[in-house]
This record gives sequence, structure tokens and C-alpha cells, in this order.
Amino acid sequence: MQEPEVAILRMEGTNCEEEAYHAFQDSGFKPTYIHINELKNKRESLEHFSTIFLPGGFSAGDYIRAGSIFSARLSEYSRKDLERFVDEGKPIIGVCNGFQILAELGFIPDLDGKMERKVGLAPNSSNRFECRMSYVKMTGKTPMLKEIKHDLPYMVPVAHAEGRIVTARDQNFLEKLDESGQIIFRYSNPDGTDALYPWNPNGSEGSIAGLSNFHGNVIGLMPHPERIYNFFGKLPSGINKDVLGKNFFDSLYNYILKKAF
Ligand SMILES: NC(=O)CC[C@H](N)C(=O)O
Repeated sequence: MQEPEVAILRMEGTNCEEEAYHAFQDSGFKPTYIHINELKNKRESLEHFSTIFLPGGFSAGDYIRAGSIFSARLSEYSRKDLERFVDEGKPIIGVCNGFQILAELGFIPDLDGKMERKVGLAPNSSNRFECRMSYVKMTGKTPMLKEIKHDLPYMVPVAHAEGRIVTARDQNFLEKLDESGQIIFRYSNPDGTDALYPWNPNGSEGSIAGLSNFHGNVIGLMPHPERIYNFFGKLPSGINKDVLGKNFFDSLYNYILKKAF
């Protein structure tokens, strides 16, 4: 069977593409780096990929807001292709800076399938860059992460300055997201209880760590599952915790096989 192809998008300032490349390869994907200028110059297109991944980093130096310039350029060169990708139910995953880009694009979380910007990633409440291990619990219902158990604390690294999720002022917006299973991950204390700082590293409303679009095929999360299980970020030996790492990418692979994109 041909390996599913994943496009790992990057531009100046992206810095987690290599960990992502190895993470996808370890789970059976064929990864390809695509620089934003290749989309601009039409030297690459997205339609033959089964998955798009937006890695972490400091794209465009986080100028204006983290992710805003990468998102504006993606919108200019490839918005139609990206929207078609979403409509076909293909996975688009954004980790950390990638989540910030997807939120700026209005792809997460669309409510009832309408793409509009209702979520922002603001500076951490601590007003500093937070970089450490954290714990997340799966609380949503995306069909792409079936191998991730609900309500179990998974250890996973975080490293960001603008990870505090803020939402539209409409009063029951978070309740609607919760009802439709779009709050994919929440930060947790190591014992699985609801997290306060430092286990919620940024002060996000509802300790939200990751969101999806209405149909669950576009996911953004601040934690870095691509960093935890390969030679970039091996866990200290003897840790016998559940980690969010290869299981995250294996789940995506199994979803792709079932959908046969
Ligand atoms: N690790 C990352 O992707 C960091 C994202 C962004 N540069 C921030 O600091 O919030």
C-alpha cells in the first residue's frame, strides 16, 4: 500500500519541522517539506497530499501576532486549496505556531461549519515564554484520535509565549464548542484533575489546550506531541507515564487508512 503523503508547511522562523518529519515517518507517512514560497510560485500544490501539518516555531519572527503573517500569506496563495482540503474531510493539524496559524485563518473552530475567526491565542498570563512538560486530557470527539483515551492525563511538552486561548464574547461560545466535542484537549494536573498554573501554562479559558473544527478533521493544539518520543526529546528514563506522542501520529495514520484519502 502506498504511504499516505503529508505536506509539512514551513517558512522563515518555523523550527519544529524536523521533529514532525520524523514523527510522521515513524508512523508510516511519507513526509514532504513545502516552503510557503513554493506555494506562492506554484512550484508545489497541496491536492495530492492526504494530510497537511503546520509545525511549531516563530514564523516571521512572531511579528504582529504569532502565526498572523504565515496565515495571511497562506490565505493569499492557497486559501481555496486549503478550504477544499477541509471540505474533503482531510486532516489539517497545527501544533503551537501551527495552531496560531489555523486560528488566524478562521479554520478552528468553525461553528456549524462556518469559518470565522472566533478564537485568538493571546500572550500567556505569566507574560513569559513557558517551556516544560505538561499534561493534557482528551475531552473532544474528533474521529482522528481514536487511539487516545478520554480523560487520562498524557504527558507532553509545551513551549510558547502566546498560548492563552481567548474566545469571542458571545456568551455560550465555549458551551457550544464543548457540546459539539470541539474542545479536543484540556490541560490537566498530573493526577488528572483540572489544571491551574503551572500545569495550565498559559491561563487559557477552561484550560483549553487544543480545539478542532466542527467536523473534527482540523485540529490545533499548543502542546508538541512530535517532540516527545524520538531522538529530539526522549523522555527521562524510568518515566512510566502515558505520553502524547507516537499514539497521536499512529491515530492520524489509522484515520487516513480508514478514509482511504
Ligand atoms: N513552539 C512554538 O511553536 C511557539 C509558538 C509561538 N512562537 C509562541 O511563542 O507562542
